[in-house]
Amino acid sequence: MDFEAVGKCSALHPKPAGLSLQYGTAGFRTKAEQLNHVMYRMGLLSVLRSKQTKSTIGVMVTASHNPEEDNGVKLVDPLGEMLNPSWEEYATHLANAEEQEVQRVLAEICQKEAVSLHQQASVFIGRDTRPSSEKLSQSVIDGISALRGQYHDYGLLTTPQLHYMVCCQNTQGRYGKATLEGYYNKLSKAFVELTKQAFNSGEGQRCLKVDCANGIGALKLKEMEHNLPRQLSIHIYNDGSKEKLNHMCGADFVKVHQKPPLGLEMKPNERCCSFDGDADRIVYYYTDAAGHFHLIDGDKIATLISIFLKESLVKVEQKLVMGVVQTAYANGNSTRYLEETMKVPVHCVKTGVKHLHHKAQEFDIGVYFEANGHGTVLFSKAAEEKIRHLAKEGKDNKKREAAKMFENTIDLINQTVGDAISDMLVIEAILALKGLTVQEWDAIYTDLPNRQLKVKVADRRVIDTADAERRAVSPPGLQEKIDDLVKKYRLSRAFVRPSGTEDVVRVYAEADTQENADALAHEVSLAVYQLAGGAGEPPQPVS
Ligand SMILES: CC(=O)N[C@H]1[C@@H](OP(=O)(O)O)O[C@H](CO)[C@@H](O)[C@@H]1O
Ligand SMILES: [Mg+2]
Repeated sequence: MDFEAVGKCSALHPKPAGLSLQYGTAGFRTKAEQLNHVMYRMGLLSVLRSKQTKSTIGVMVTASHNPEEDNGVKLVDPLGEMLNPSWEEYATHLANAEEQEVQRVLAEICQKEAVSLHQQASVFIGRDTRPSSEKLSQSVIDGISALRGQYHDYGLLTTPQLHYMVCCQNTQGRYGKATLEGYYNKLSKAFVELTKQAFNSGEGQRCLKVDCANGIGALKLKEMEHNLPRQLSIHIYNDGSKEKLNHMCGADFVKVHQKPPLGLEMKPNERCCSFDGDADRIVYYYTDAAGHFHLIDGDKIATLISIFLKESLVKVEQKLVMGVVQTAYANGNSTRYLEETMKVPVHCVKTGVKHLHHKAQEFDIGVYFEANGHGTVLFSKAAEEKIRHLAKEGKDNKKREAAKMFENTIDLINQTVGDAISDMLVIEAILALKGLTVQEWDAIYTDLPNRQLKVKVADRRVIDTADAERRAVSPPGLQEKIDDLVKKYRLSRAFVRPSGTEDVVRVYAEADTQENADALAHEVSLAVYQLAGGAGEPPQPVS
């Protein structure tokens, strides 16, 4: 292939000397000003991936819940999944190549992957509301154009909307129409159908306060709002008109700090939720009459959805295998509830959506959620066909109606990736149908008190883990120390792992009381600091 145009254009997107980045759990992420060359090169790579898969590939410019000054990019594979791991390696290699090597690296990838260069290439692009995103997505377009790929720039999109578009395009519309209107129509139609029964029963308005993290979620939710039944009254906060993206608000802030976001006033027992900066995560919460804050995280969302799906399966009298996939961050009591009370098999995998998604594909119905609120449900093709057939042809009226509800649930879920808007509508529908208040949902089980901390170390790669990140196999002595500390407390558990998105080691601990969870997390942090090359001041106790 003639990579000359690539070379010429590369010089306009120079790599800062000595900079080395990795395609991590969520693609590339760092300060926005360091990403111009990465964007250009991911434009190039997306063209090769598109030619190789003979499909449309997605490129999303976002740094999700990270500070507004950061940015990032990730590629979306043909069915809306995360990029294939072997291509993550190419992405890292290409991003870190010196300028004069770029053409050679491209040629190598083409050779290894037998990329047919005559094949057409098509790329979909989306971006979040960061001030840097527009210019960076232009660099992606420069890369695509240098290799003469076709592209469609959707402009502002939530991350899950881009995943959805890619899937629609590559399934020739079977998944839906690859337009924003198509997305809004599919979801709202399913929501209206699903909630008809509940909303027509004369119940008043259901209010929901939504913190949009000052991000893209606010724009897209506003666009969609008028398609939704008026019985669901959505109030948007942190819409980006005043404050900074993700600053003391959004799903990650609420989850990690276990407190309400700035900019959203809560009255007792009001149902509230928060999206993250690119609207692929959601958490719910409320304050009780005594002023206590209650967080309803991804684990409780997974539980609510699993209960509903299990009941739906009984109604349609289908024996489909359902499984729940979690990570080590899942609250111990959620796992216990799912396994012991609900008798649903639960699997623990490594942190990162791609691991959960992959595991969930093994079931007829795979429910997956990270504790932080990223998740969705996957239905096998066979399961989906069975339900759709029953909804259309079922002889028994009751069963057919139940199958129709099930079908609407399937259509309301964005199966490509976790989607705050879709998840919110699924949850609102379930609560309305089951007549549950937010307190009743919260009371399904009680979370074990827990604490997440970060420790700075010289090189976080010294920590190696096993058993879905629940045990540290290096540095020597660290796991033994954690085991000793855990023994001091009741109902306790703790683990450490290097973050895939930040230069820190993450510490997680849970125990019978908040004081004990805090103390255990602090003690484990000190062990990390001492045994894994802590940097700066030693960790301080949680105040
Ligand atoms: C504890 C935690 O919430 N970790 C997050 C965070 O990954 P880390 O590798 O922990 O930095 O960002 C990922 C991408 O958004 C998300 O998948 C994951 O769950
Ligand atoms: Mg996100």
